[in-house]
Amino acid sequence: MCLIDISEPLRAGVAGWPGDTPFSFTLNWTKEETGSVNVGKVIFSTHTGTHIDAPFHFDNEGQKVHELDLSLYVGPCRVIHLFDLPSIGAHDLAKYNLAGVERLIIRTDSWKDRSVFPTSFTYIRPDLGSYLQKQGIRLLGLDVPSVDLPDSKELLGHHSLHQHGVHILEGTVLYQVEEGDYELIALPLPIEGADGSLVRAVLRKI
Ligand SMILES: Nc1ccccc1C(=O)C[C@H](N)C(=O)O
Ligand SMILES: [Zn+2]
Ligand SMILES: [Zn+2]
Repeated sequence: MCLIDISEPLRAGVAGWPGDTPFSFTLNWTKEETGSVNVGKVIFSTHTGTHIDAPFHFDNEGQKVHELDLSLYVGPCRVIHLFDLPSIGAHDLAKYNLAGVERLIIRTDSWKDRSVFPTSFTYIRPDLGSYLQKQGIRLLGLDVPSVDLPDSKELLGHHSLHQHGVHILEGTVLYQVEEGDYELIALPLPIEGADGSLVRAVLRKI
């Protein structure tokens, strides 16, 4: 069984959203202290590294993480390459036959240095949501920290996807991933009430 890990390693200093909670893992208790076991403690923003957005992230009425349909995050998935475009809209996908695809991951390679938060990256144009819905796509994954640019307040990309029933996976690591069909597993943690969750995302070639 050959799994391709497309998750960002979680360590102190992992590039996070500017101003958001820095990731930390510490040993809260050592084996010497407890006499039996090491016990860790993690602190993280729900949007650290490779993560999914629940609609509640950008819509107060939207679903929270524990309300999401897990079948979104497990199953067949198409990976395509669209390198170095400033943005992606319906026009950019017209050349692909996405019939039968429910989960689409786009490798943009637009986040060049994963050790720092990017100043710009490929974002999603507002006409993409309805196009993906027409193709039957329910999950869109990208190798960038957001589907909208960091200074956006309207979040047109997020809302366009959400209005058309397309869920969002952000921050995947795809440098080694070729175009093709895979099985995706990227399950959120069952954090009640949450707006997003880290995931361990893997692909398996099919
Ligand atoms: N942590 C944040 C703090 C403030 C504003 C945005 C973020 C995000 O993480 C955005 C994001 N990853 C997104 O879902 O587009
Ligand atoms: Zn997010
Ligand atoms: Zn997002």
